[in-house]
Amino acid sequence: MFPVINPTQSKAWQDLQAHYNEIKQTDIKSLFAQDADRYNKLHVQFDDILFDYSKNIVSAKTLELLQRLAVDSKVKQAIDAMFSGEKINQTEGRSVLHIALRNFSKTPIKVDGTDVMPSVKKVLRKIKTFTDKVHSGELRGYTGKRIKYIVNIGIGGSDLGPFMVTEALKPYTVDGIEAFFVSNVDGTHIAETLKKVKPERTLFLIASKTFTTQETMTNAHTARNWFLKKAKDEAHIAKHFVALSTNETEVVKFGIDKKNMFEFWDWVGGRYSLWSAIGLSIALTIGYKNFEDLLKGAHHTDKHFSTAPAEKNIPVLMALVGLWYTNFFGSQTEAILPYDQYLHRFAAYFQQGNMESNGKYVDRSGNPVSYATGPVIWGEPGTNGQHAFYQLIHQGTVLIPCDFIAPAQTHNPIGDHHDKLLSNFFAQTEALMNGKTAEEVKAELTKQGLGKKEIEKLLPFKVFTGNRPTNSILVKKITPFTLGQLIALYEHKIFVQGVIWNIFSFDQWGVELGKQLANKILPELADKSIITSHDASTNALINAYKKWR
Ligand SMILES: O=P(O)(O)OC[C@H]1O[C@@](O)(CO)[C@@H](O)[C@@H]1O
Repeated sequence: MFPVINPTQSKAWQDLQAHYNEIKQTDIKSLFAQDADRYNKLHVQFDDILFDYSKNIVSAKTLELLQRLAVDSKVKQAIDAMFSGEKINQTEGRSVLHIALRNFSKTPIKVDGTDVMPSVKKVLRKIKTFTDKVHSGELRGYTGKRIKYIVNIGIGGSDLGPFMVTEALKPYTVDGIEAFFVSNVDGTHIAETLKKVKPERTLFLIASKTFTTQETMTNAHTARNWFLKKAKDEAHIAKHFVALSTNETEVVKFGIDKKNMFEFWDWVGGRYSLWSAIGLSIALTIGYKNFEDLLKGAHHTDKHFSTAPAEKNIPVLMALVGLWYTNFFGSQTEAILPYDQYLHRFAAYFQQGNMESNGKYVDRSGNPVSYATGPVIWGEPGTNGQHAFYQLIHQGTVLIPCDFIAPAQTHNPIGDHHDKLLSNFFAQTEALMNGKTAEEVKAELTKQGLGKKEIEKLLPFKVFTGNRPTNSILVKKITPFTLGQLIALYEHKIFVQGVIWNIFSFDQWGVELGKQLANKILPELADKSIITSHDASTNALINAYKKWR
């Protein structure tokens, strides 16, 4: 049974509060000085992924108390509940089974007594067959030309995952295939995309779990009209539009034949759906075998997560260390900093994954929480971030725990680029930990020949406090398999934090109000009338828009 426990009532939480007062001024570098074996104790090697959490403000006692919090919060029981298909998404009455989408074990996974694996495998076979036929040229456009352009039309979980993955695995793109992702209802997005593709060679994937999302359906109809303007005959739609959805009724209503629908199920959360039919754009872009390797990597992490002992369980450690800063140091954001240009959408993906899961202020009993929950997730690839926001990370007044991620091997070995990239990757976490003392600054400025007065003036601005915590994740190479592993590590970190925060991580009621109000305002924009139905600001803004447009 999924536990319902207020974390602040656990003794571990109270002990952590006391421990925080002891350790909050401790220097990470002093922890290294006290224990030559610190790194060895505080890293986990997970095949080709090295997770180093030693540059954190944690002692052995901290970790013992955090692990005790996980036990008090019955994290293990919660993991078992999710994996067994229990309906842990209680406000929507659904199981949470993205792990079933990548379940390569022989273990059945049941929802309402029915093993879902035969249906999952049937859709995977359909994805493989379809993908292979598009790539072989067996499936062609209405003029007989091969499909070259894949346009995924979706938003949120129906966009961010496939886009992030196809960018991250760009080196694996199949010859002759170009993928595009349209998500925003801003006409610019689809207009700029349609300039780059030819109707007779384009396959549109209408990706929407509900098949009712305003942005996606608007873009889908625009794409359909654009296509028919050239193709004329509606019969050609069947060769150029497929649907990825749980909602067959709405798919058929749109005019896509249900044989061109790749289904998934309500126990797949949108932000956890890239492993499902939503991943068709991934398979079409990098090939089915690579898509399957992505799934296998995630499955490998699922096994690690459900079997590794807590002190060697990476998602549990990521979750506990993150929670330590959120709930005891008061940090409010977390930065994900991939030193890999192909991973440029990785942080954006987990903005939805993390913030839509744990951005909750009500606990599982329906009461407002008395503690912090989900952090703001942000980040950009290194080294670009160093020239944008690292000033604040190094010398700002807010604590920002950072995850630094880098591949040891690049897909583009040019000159000394990769060594330079990685030297920055290593240097930044070292600098954030060690900082630079006044004595070191003085020595440096003296060596540069500055006089005593000048040094005194500059000194305060050039000191780095250091002691700014980071995790380092070094991946041997970003491949479909290791990317699958990495994504799943973060998914399960989010799950563990939601369990301990005693919140429901798999619904997203917070996205509804804005949509409801937008649907009320939309008809008010249809004519030239002056609007007075809102507050003065909203009325004024709407009326200014109507005057200017
Ligand atoms: O896949 P769909 O049903 O079109 O939903 C798209 C996105 O919209 C949401 O904001 C829910 O409304 C995200 O949770 C979801 O991923």
